[in-house]
Amino acid sequence: MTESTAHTDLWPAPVATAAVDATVTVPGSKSVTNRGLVLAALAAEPGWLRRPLRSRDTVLMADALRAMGVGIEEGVGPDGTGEAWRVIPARLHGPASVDVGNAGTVMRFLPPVATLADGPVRFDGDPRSYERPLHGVIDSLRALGARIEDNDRGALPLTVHGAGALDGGPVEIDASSSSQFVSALLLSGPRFNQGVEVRHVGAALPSLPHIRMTVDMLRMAGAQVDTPESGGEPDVWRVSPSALLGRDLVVEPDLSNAAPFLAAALVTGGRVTIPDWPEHTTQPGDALRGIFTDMGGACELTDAGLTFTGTGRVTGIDADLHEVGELTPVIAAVAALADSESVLRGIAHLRLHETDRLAALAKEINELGGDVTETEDGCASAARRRRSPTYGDHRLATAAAARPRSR
Ligand SMILES: O=C(O)C1=C[C@@H](OP(=O)(O)O)[C@@H](O)[C@H](O)C1
Ligand SMILES: C=C(OP(=O)(O)O)C(=O)O
Repeated sequence: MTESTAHTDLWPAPVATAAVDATVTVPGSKSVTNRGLVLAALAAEPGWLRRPLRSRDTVLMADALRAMGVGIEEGVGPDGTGEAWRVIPARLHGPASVDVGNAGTVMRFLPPVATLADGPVRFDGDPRSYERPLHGVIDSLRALGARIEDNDRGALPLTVHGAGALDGGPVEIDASSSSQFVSALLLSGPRFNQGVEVRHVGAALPSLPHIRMTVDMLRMAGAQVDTPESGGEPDVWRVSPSALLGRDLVVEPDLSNAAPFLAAALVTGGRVTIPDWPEHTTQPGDALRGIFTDMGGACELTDAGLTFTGTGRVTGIDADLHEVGELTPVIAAVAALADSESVLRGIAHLRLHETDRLAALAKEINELGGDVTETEDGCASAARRRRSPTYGDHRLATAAAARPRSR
């Protein structure tokens, strides 16, 4: 999808006339695919990524790594089943140009990789990418020995003058605006001469499951990582210098992208099964099981996958989504159909995502008849209106009857 079509392509939202009953296979995780690509590109030997997500963000990541010399062949896997990408690491080089689009993972995970290239790597992207925070990555890399030209903006566009290696070592970073600053430094950390020790200083870090995902995937690739959870200091992550293994990685389904299908079961009183739902995962989407159960459904994890059943009655929730912010859009939409009020908290940083997600959700849901108010750190959604807004006036009732269901 190009940036212009992303804003102009309209498609008719499906309408359920009865309770849904479906099995929906969701595509691979974007976060796992893009971490997998980076780790495979930095490995000492070739590797495979099976069932990768093919999306704008992942294609941009693959193209960017190719521009720096990495071989990425798209095809079917070693056993002939399903899509698989072969990643063949190579000595990284500039000059290269990277289009980050509006992908947080590309704009944040790749500048550290570019410090390991021989030569300049220029980063540019969609207009919105210039507004998304990147200072944490730029300042940290400079403190670790990198040369970066950014016209003192602390944002895109920028050029990383790769020197083929980076000293690395300890660095302090305020990652309260995005957990991706921490993930970015950790992912390339094994390839820095002294590894890296990242100390977060500042307000609470969002999206901790995504940092756990980074740590888990680094460990699977053979890196040694010390974390607050493994007995280290709070808010400090340490990666030792080491070679990385080439892995044969099967990408989990994107559980956050299961949200609209689980929501369909919840609001229509139907049933949806998502195959291959992992028993253990670092994906934040796993939290949907608890959140949508609190909102009135029930779920069961079996060999067939996750089966979620709704009753058609939706209960409002008061939830702190700081750790699982990317689930907010669907939860907010479901909350607009609830019998009681909802408050979604801890998600001020969503104003800095692909768009200002809090403003966009309030505007779009309210245009469809909801009652959402932005708060300082999230949004509040009133209970669903039981009747059309007819003001007790029969002529307004005729207007409401003719209103479009959606745009
Ligand atoms: O590292 C990742 O893959 C992500 C981290 C989170 O970013 P923030 O910490 O910026 O919210 C999340 O919201 C985003 O959808 C994906
Ligand atoms: C915020 C997201 O993506 P990113 O920050 O990686 O662009 C997302 O996918 O919800």
